[in-house]
Amino acid sequence: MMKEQRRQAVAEQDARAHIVACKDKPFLIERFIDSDKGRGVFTCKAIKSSSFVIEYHGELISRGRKPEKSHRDMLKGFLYEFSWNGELWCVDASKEDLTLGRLVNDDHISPNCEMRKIVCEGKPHLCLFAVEDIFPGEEITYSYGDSSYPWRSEELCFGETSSNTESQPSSSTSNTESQPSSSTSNTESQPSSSTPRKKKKRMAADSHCDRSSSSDEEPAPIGVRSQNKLLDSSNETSRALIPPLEEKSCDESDSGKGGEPKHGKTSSMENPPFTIHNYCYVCGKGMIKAARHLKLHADNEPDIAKAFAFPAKSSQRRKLLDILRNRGNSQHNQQVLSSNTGVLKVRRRSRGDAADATCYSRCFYCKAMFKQSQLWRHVSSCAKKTSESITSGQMGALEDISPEESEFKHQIPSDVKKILSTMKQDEIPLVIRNDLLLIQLAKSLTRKFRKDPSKRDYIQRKLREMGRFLLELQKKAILSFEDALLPKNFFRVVTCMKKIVGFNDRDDSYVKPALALKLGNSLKRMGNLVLSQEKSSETMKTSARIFIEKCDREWRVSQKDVSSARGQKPSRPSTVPFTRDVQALYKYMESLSASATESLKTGEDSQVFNALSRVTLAQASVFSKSTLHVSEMSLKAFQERDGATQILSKNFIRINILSKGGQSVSVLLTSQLVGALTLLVSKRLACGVHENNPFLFAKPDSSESSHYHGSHCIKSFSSLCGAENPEHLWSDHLLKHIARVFQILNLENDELEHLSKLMGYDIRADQEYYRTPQAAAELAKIAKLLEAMEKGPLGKSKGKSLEEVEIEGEFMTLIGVVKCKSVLERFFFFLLQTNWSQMWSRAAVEKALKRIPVHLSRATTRSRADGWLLSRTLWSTSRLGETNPSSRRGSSIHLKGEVCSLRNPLNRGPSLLSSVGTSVLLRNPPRRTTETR
Ligand SMILES: C[S@@+](CC[C@H](N)C(=O)[O-])C[C@H]1O[C@@H](n2cnc3c(N)ncnc32)[C@H](O)[C@@H]1O
Repeated sequence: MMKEQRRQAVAEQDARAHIVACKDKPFLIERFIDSDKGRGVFTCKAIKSSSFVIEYHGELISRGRKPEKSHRDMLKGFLYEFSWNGELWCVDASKEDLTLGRLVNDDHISPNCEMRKIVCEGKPHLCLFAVEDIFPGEEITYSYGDSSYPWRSEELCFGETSSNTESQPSSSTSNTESQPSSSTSNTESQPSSSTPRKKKKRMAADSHCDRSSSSDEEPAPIGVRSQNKLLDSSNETSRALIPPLEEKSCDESDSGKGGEPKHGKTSSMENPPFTIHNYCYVCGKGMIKAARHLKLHADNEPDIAKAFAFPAKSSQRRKLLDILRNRGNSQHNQQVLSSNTGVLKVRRRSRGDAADATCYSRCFYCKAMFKQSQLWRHVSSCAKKTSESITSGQMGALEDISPEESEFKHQIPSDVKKILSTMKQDEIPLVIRNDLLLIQLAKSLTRKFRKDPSKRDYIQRKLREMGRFLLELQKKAILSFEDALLPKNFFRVVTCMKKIVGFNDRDDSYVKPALALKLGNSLKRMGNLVLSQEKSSETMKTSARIFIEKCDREWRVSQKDVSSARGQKPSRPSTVPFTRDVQALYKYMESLSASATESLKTGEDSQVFNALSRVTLAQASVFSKSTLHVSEMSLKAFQERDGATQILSKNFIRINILSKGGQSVSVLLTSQLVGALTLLVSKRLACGVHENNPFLFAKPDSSESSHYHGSHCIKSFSSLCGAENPEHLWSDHLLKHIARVFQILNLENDELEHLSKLMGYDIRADQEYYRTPQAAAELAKIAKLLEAMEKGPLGKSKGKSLEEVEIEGEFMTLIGVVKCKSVLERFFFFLLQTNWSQMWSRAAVEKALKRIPVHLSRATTRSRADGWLLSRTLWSTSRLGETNPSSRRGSSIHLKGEVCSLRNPLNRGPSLLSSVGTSVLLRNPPRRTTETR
């Protein structure tokens, strides 16, 4: 009971955090389902029962005491009416505001969420909370209420005509749920007990696939080779079905043949006939009306009974029956393939399609046969694919696929399985484990790095890269890497590679040049694997040989491009975050940490453990030189910290850890972080962390080598905290920001030294970087001057000294060309002296220096690039301390506050050192003086 209340409190806290941030959870996605239902919201991650899921965000309208239209009218227009404080209110979500809550669809039979009202900052907000565990891939749904919405009685039948004999749905669906308005008003913070909950597996975006099977399809069995059989070169039967390499392409055969085939069975694989039969997986019979036939087996077959337990014509029944029908057809097709007689059942046959078996392949998810040119479209939205990703959940898809559905299951060695199961469970691991060559590549990599467990990440990355590549290839009807090695496919493979690496035909440039090389190398490696295996067929070996030669000849051209593209790759602009964004992140993490700590103290819950572990890691990472080192910090290093720790101030503790390269790396922790970590350590086993896991930030319910990554945690909290530019809060940007804050602090020599010790940096080498307020102030002025030169009159301030220049106003005043020249000189000199120059090439700065004697205006107009660099630097500088985002919209440089904050840095107390730390830096932005307002 207590536990449930705590869960609810955490969920409500989570809801409030999201309401304030006005952000949806990053793992929720919008997906088009079909033309009836439109879009829906799906989750890519598991959601625990009673967790906050999403806000139904929109405009809050008070209706006073006057009831409005019927609910039906209300919801049609995205309006949700509810009562609060004795008055009627309405959330109008009709405006497309890019939030997802407004797209959640109705499910009155077994919704996985319910709507509750959360009061935040004195206003009611409508939030959906999970009423059951929701699995990755499931659609988020809730019941819209009792009205008889048209879609609830809509006739949706599974591959059947309207004359089928299934029982009709009663028009008055027995719905025990309360109306949204009453449910929200009555059940504030209480899950509705009246919600009927049936445990079921829903399939993401599946109706697209279902519909296709009942409408566009003209079902027909046809002699065809199986995609997966094609991959299994050791299978003699299937090899007999593989067309030779020189065989005509699908398109050619399409145009060559096209007559209407006959019904019936054939022993020939050529020119097979059509049929409209589906096959029963229980008795193997072919029949026209699958549902009617399957019902005969309902008493003995639990799966069929389960399907018929849903109301007639409901989408749930339709989906389950479709899966069962596919099961029968797939069984039938396997028989045809192994006996080399009979006809295969294919889907999506349209009139005029050629009856050439070689043009059909099998979807490795649902096993239905499709014309190759249409298969990729089907694969991208296959219901079975998404349901498999759903069922895969935490344990990995492999565990959930029945042996007959994963043809290569028996061939996947345990170490590869382990790697696949700890991978992010999206469609990529599924694609990998269904590709023979990719599994062989995984095998060879795991064998190669058997003795080095640290290479696991590398292997996972490599496999994901190739999995993603395969998904792209499948869109071009290349369904496996064995297909990719066929010489006739080389051009298409290169086209897909170019797409993935962002190749630009116009200037032959790559966005990801290194990836192009890696993909080419992995493909060659696969080719070599085919060559080295005795069981590979001669045809395959020939293909692999030709492919490797082609790769050496033609991928090398790409390699040349890659090398030249490397030099051209534009350097990423350096942008520091707004102080208020940093504050938002800090505050968000602080409040999350406090509530998670409270919850974890009173119980053991892996979800709460997960939250506290991630937030603690993110907090420790933001102030550390290397997030990677913090992420990989060992439990031992933390537990034995007393020996290696120096309490440098009453607030901070430094732990020295050894990096992989053997260097000593410092991790700075506040006492609050140490408290959170001590709690995490005491609860780790109870919350499901593997007992042999050596990492301090270990993941619960995962393998012994898993741990969280600081940079990922920072990224995710940045997007949740409501920051205006979350991407600027990612760790590398944050480090730059901290460096600039030190710059503002204008540290003295001994302070710098202390700081350097504290953080493990060698600050002496970069003193200027940490202590250049004066120079930065001059930079700011110069930028304004340059802007004034480009945009407006400079004459106003002629004769004034640099000190007299006012930085406020439309344009800056000028101090005279001669003076300005010397200032510019100093500026460029400064660039060369300090780390600022690292943002640009030294050559560019030297080139600019040479131009100084030239008249200033000429200098800027002649060198646009240098002018750009200049303003970029100053733009970065000037953003520091800025609290009003609107002020930067009009101009590229916001100067006044900046310069003033540089001139009047933080009030430095007697003990600067104790105030140098995350809390001070992030909580207190540089204070504005009256001068700046
Ligand atoms: C709040 S919107 C939900 C988002 C909507 N699907 C879209 O694409 O914009 C409500 C509308 O979605 C559709 N809808 C919601 N649930 C549905 C369901 N179970 N079946 C069919 N359509 C549904 C109805 O058209 C309804 O008017």
